Amino acid sequence: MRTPRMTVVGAGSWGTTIASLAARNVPVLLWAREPGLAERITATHENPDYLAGHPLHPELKATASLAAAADQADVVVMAVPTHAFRQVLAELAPHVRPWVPVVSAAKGFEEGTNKRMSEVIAEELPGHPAGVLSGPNLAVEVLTGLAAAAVIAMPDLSVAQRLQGLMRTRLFRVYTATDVIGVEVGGAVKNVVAIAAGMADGLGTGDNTRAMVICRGVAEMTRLGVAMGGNPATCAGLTGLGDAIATSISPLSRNRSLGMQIARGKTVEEATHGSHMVTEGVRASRASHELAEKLGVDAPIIREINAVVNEGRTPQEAFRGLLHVKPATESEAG
Ligand SMILES: NC(=O)C1=CN([C@@H]2O[C@H](COP(=O)(O)OP(=O)(O)OC[C@H]3O[C@@H](n4cnc5c(N)ncnc54)[C@H](OP(=O)(O)O)[C@@H]3O)[C@@H](O)[C@H]2O)C=CC1
Ligand SMILES: O=C(CO)COP(=O)(O)O
Repeated sequence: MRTPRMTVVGAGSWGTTIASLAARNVPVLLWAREPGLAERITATHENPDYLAGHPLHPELKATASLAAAADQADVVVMAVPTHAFRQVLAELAPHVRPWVPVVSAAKGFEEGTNKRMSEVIAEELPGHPAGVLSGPNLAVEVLTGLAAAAVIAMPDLSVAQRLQGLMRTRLFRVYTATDVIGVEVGGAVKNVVAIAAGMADGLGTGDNTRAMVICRGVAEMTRLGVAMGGNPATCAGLTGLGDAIATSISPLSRNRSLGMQIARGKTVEEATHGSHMVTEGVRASRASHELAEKLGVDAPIIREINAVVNEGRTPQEAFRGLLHVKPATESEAG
């Protein structure tokens, strides 16, 4: 049997990192939107736009042709942000061979529909196994070889096990799971939690506050995940609590950084202006809030963060709003 080939779609920080890592195991083709960037990656083994100064695997090749990227793929990993996910997938779809698994590496819901990315995959590529790769995986840390772990969740465990072998390296441990919903909800909501934690840091609160924000944020994530059909244990693992911790404490996190800047008086537009990088938590707060409302899930942190980033509430007002949470037992509290 020939070695399976992987295609990674999206040459931002995370797509480039996954592609470089997997290139140790199998032939990988990385799709970049800009032909110039694709040529640079293939020729110089570096992505100057997103990961300057970090050498990539010498065997990694890139292309700007979606047809070429999809044509030979035995697995497709989608690493474009949620706002571009469906459109890129629709363009890719005619070129993907039947039954090839498609894995989302994005963290968020689709704007407008609030669908999970694996649902978008199922709609655009019906019949293909659709799943998700997620975890506490700040791209630069993973690329530079600092030990990390992720979860690949597919509805069929045997497919997840096959993909696990393509992605894992000595320092990047990949676990398998079948709870696609729980993993996807965790990846989206942790971005909202990270904005909240950054906001708390920016307001000058302490480590106790940060721990409270993370734990209560994960409680909201868990309630929402369960209401959507996920397993509560998933939210306590790498892709829920684990990622909420990494993103809420790391200076590398764009979501945490956004929260800090808002707390220091910037608007979302001012805080993100000039950055070509994606901050998924802005869209994820609106979607998570709408999903929580629709499903009758108590989610005060998500509600307040959405009010700040999408509706003009100030961080101080949001903080005061959270002080009015009703007394309750820890397991039922908002
Ligand atoms: N960075 C990280 O540490 C991690 C990120 N993630 C998730 O991965 C996803 C991608 O994030 P990340 O790689 O960090 O993002 P970056 O901001 O680093 O890069 C964004 C990528 O998406 C491409 N892109 C943006 N808009 C479009 C569009 N309309 N059509 C086609 N391509 C587009 C960009 O192409 P171009 O350069 O041409 O604009 C670029 O390749 C997000 O959902 C994120 O939450 C998950 C784990 C870790
Ligand atoms: O998802 C991530 C780490 O797991 C990246 O987080 P940011 O998008 O906040 O940088």
